[in-house]
Amino acid sequence: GMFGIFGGRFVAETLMPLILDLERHWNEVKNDPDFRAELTDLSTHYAGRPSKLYFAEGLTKHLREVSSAKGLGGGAKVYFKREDLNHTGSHKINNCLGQILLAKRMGKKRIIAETGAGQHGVASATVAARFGYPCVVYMGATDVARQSPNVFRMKLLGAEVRPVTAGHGTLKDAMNEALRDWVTNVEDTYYLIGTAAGPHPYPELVRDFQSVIGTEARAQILEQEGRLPDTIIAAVGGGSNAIGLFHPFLDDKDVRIIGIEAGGRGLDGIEHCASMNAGSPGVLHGNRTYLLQNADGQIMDGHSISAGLDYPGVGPEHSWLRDSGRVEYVPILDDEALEAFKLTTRVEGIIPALESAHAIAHAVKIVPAMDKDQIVIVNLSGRGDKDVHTVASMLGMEI
Ligand SMILES: Cc1ncc(COP(=O)(O)O)c(/C=N/[C@@H](Cc2c[nH]c3ccccc23)C(=O)O)c1O
Repeated sequence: GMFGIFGGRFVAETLMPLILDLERHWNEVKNDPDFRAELTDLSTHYAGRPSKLYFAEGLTKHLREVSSAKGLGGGAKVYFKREDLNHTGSHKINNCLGQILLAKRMGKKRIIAETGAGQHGVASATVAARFGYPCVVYMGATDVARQSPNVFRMKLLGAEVRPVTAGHGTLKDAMNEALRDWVTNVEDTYYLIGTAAGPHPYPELVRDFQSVIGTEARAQILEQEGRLPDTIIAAVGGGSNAIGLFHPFLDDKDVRIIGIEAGGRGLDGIEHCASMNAGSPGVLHGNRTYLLQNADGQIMDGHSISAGLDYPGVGPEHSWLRDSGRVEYVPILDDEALEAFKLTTRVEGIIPALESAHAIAHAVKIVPAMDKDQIVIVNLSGRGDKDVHTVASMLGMEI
């Protein structure tokens, strides 16, 4: 499974039989009508699909005012793809439903996962509860502190949350621990990876499960506007919500596709997670991809205000799309995301996840210079309930 020079399967020998077993089952199910029917049924009646394509009238009006204030007289129509309204509050459920059915088919007895924002952890704990599996979620200690509402949800759902204190205590460290657990429990354990990264076939199967986002959005915009969007935008942590929205549009050459990286406190320092803007190709977590490494090849910790983007790597398909030029990847700073978080809450009555706020922040930047009849779709990948404490303390608000 290669995406140009990216992707592949760089794993310890002990993991190979497991990965090959996963690949065999994945190749079986991906064209199995019964598997697809069961997944579609759960996506519909359990996760609540299709998610709405909502015309963000408040934000559109606001950006038109900004545009006229600049004497531009423009401002495109902004649509939100409402993955925040899925069961558990983000796009993560799409991937978890697909993978739990795979785990069941493989006869596994135990689920493990990694998480940073806690959204994938909650979605994993949710499908584990629904299908009766014990579930262990590895979560960096830093993220346990900043996404506490999700930690409670995971525990309520019956999952064991294992704080990871190694390194920076964020996603990279959590993923390292999950992989270690997997290697020591090869027989009974299914590793439910949370993004479109990792050794082949994970990037492909996660992209497959998430591409329902773009497939729906493409049909919905044609139905609601009678034509394709001019631009589609999504935040990129490991890259699953973004590749899910982008993949069905890749052959629509007139659709501009923009992935947003965590610019953190700026790319001139090391406090960011802009792997494709400021990184270089290397191997991490079983795949070759763009990542942040120092001169000695040590993987950097990185930084982002949002736990779900706080990862110094990226899924290999995005690395390939970057180098092919089909997708533009631009950084958005912590502060820009925070402003978009506040603006969206105020003008739309929607509290977005800080990760999603990065994508909205880029729309805020480019929409005023666009024409009124142009169309932009932003992936609202998740809701911001998990972030309210963090944002409140940053804004000096009393709870
Ligand atoms: C609401 C929301 N939007 C966007 C993202 C960005 O992730 P992606 O680019 O895959 O769409 C996340 C990440 N949430 C996961 C992120 C994650 C899980 N495992 C990972 C491995 C590597 C990188 C990121 C993750 C979490 O639970 O922390 C999220 O919770």
